[in-house]
This record gives sequence, structure tokens and C-alpha cells, in this order.
Amino acid sequence: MYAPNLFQDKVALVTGGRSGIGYGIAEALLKLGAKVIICARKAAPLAEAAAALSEHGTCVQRPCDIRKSEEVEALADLIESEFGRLDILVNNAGGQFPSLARHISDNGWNAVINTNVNGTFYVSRIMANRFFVPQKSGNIINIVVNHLRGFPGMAHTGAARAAVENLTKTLAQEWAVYNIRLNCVAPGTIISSGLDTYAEPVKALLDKMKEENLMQRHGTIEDVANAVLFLASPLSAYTSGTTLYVDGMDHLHGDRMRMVNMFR
Ligand SMILES: CCCCCCC/C=C/C(=O)SCCNC(=O)CCNC(=O)[C@H](O)C(C)(C)COP(=O)(O)OP(=O)(O)OC[C@H]1O[C@@H](n2cnc3c(N)ncnc32)[C@H](O)[C@@H]1OP(=O)(O)O
Ligand SMILES: NC(=O)C1=CN([C@@H]2O[C@H](COP(=O)(O)OP(=O)(O)OC[C@H]3O[C@@H](n4cnc5c(N)ncnc54)[C@H](OP(=O)(O)O)[C@@H]3O)[C@@H](O)[C@H]2O)C=CC1
Repeated sequence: MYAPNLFQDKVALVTGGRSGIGYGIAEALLKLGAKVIICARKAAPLAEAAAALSEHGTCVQRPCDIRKSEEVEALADLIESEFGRLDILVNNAGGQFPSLARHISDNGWNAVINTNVNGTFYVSRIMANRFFVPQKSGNIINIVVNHLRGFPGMAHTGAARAAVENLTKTLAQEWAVYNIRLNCVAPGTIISSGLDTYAEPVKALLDKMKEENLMQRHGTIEDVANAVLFLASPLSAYTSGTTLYVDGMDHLHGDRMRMVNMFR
């Protein structure tokens, strides 16, 4: 539905692009003409993903833990030497684990906050300073989750993603002068590799959540990628600092306590 050359001559970085939603976003951008860089922590699957994505266009990769700002700087060096610019940043890398709040350890809490809040901030700041501010143009899309009514069963990620959403509103205003737009995409339950990381009792909730969804289905990776394409494109030129829910209305409807009740 988008023009085939929509992202011709554009360079995009997708964090966590080795798997699931990030891989789907990278693929969608490549198919519309962008040159894409993907990063993630695990070197071998990252290299495999980049090789597969290269079928659709220019895709380069570099292992990077977004929680380590020196690794993010090294990633920026690679982008500089390979492409000399960056147009689109998709902060997709992130995650958490299901747990009742009172059982989350200091380390568990910090791991989730570090990944989702600090990592997203480091990548955004570094790419803005290295590329977007000097270029006087840039576009950042932050993948969060549907946390509008809180996130019982994943308190750490609810807090972290709310922080990212607020950071998005702040940076959208601070950086508007540099012609940088920032928006969030908030997916609901999306069938992707991410859900494989959950143990069976949590996965068993999936059917119930599907029945409860007003569209009677879970989301697809394409549903999320299509929203990212819109926000990354000039079709959304007057939209910044906002959040687009891709969740079949789960932010409005449904039992947010389902996961907690399962743990009890
Ligand atoms: C089926 C219904 C669910 C619908 C929900 C839909 C909404 C959201 C869906 C998604 O987001 S799917 C994507 C999920 N993908 C991921 O989450 C992958 C990335 N995740 C991670 O890498 C980890 O979860 C992480 C914690 C964010 C970071 O990992 P890191 O490698 O830094 O952690 P560790 O060093 O292994 O551990 C640090 C600390 O955290 C504790 N911990 C980690 N995992 C768990 C767990 N599954 N359960 C309990 N605790 C966990 C770990 O024990 C460490 O703490 P201490 O033991 O040292 O106290
Ligand atoms: N699937 C779903 O239902 C939903 C997913 N989301 C969010 O969408 C995003 C993608 O999820 P999904 O594709 O399903 O899950 P995946 O677990 O497949 O993707 C997470 C990706 O992030 C990378 N990553 C994690 N931590 C880091 C880090 N510290 N530095 C660099 N890369 C990292 C992982 O690679 P590696 O391990 O090699 O580092 C992996 O490629 C996540 O932020 C997730 O929370 C939001 C709502 C719903």
C-alpha cells in the first residue's frame, strides 16, 4: 500500500532487529528502499538475520548491548563509516519477564529499567548528536507496550514503558527545532518470537486474551511494522510526541489482572 520507493536513499537503524518484531520492521523498511542497520546482543543469530535480510537490500549488522553507551557509540561509528548518515531510528530492543511485583529482585527490576529506559535513551541521544541534530532531520520511533491502564504482572515494564512514553513527549518538543520527530508504537499481544520467552502457564493465557479482544485476534508483526512505516514516513509529517496503539483496542478493553490472578 506504500509507494515502493518510499524510503529510497534513507538509512534506518532497528535495535533488536535480529528477531520478531524488529526483524519484521527491518524487512518492511528494506522492501521500501531503505538501507538498514540492525543490532542486538547475540552475535550469531544477528549475523544470520542480517544475511537473510540482505535478500531485500543493503543490511548491515553489529552486536551491541543498548545498555552500554560505549557500544552504542561504536555502532554510530559503523553507521558513519558505512552510510555517512542516519534518517530513521526504531528503538525496538526491549523486554521483561512476568512476575508479581513483590517477587521482582533489585537485579530483575534494574535489568528491565536499564534495557527499556536507559538503553532507549542512550541510543536516542547518541544518534541524535551524531546524525539527526547536525543533519537537521531525523525520525525516532519507540516500540513500547500497551501500558495505558498499568501492567499488573509486569510492573517493571509498565514503569519503564511509561518513562519511555514521557521521554518521547519531552524529546519531541526539545528536538522539534532540529526537525526531529519522535513517536511511540504500543503493541498489544503480537504473535512473535518474544512470546516464546514466556513459560507455559503464561502462554496459556493467550487463547483467553484472543477471545477477549474486540477484534477476536492477536496482532501480527506486519500490523506493528505497518504502523512504524507510517510514522517513519512523510505521511505522518505533522505527528510527533504521540503514541499509536496497535492492539485491537486492548488498551480500552479487557482484564488487565488476568496474569496476576494466574500467579495467585
Ligand atoms: C502471554 C501473555 C503475555 C502478553 C504480554 C504481551 C506484552 C509484551 C510482550 C513482549 O514484550 S514479548 C518480548 C519479550 N522479549 C523479551 O523480553 C526478550 C528480552 N528480555 C530479556 O532480555 C530479559 O527479560 C531482561 C530481564 C529484560 C534482560 O535480561 P538480562 O540478560 O539482563 O537479565 P539476566 O542477567 O538474565 O537477569 C537479570 C535479573 O533479572 C532476573 N530475571 C531475568 N529473567 C527472569 C525471569 N524470567 N523470571 C524472573 N526473574 C528473571 C534474573 O533472575 C536477574 O535477577 P537476580 O536473579 O540476579 O536477582
Ligand atoms: N510480542 C509482543 O506481544 C510484544 C512485544 N513488545 C515489544 O516489542 C519489542 C520486540 O519484541 P519481540 O520481537 O516480540 O521480542 P524478541 O524477544 O524477539 O525481541 C527482542 C529483541 O531485542 C533484542 N535485545 C534485547 N535486549 C537488548 C539489549 N540490551 N541490547 C540490544 N538488543 C537487545 C533481542 O536480541 P538479543 O537477545 O540478541 O539482544 C531481540 O532481538 C520489545 O521491546 C517488546 O517488549 C511490545 C508489546 C507486545
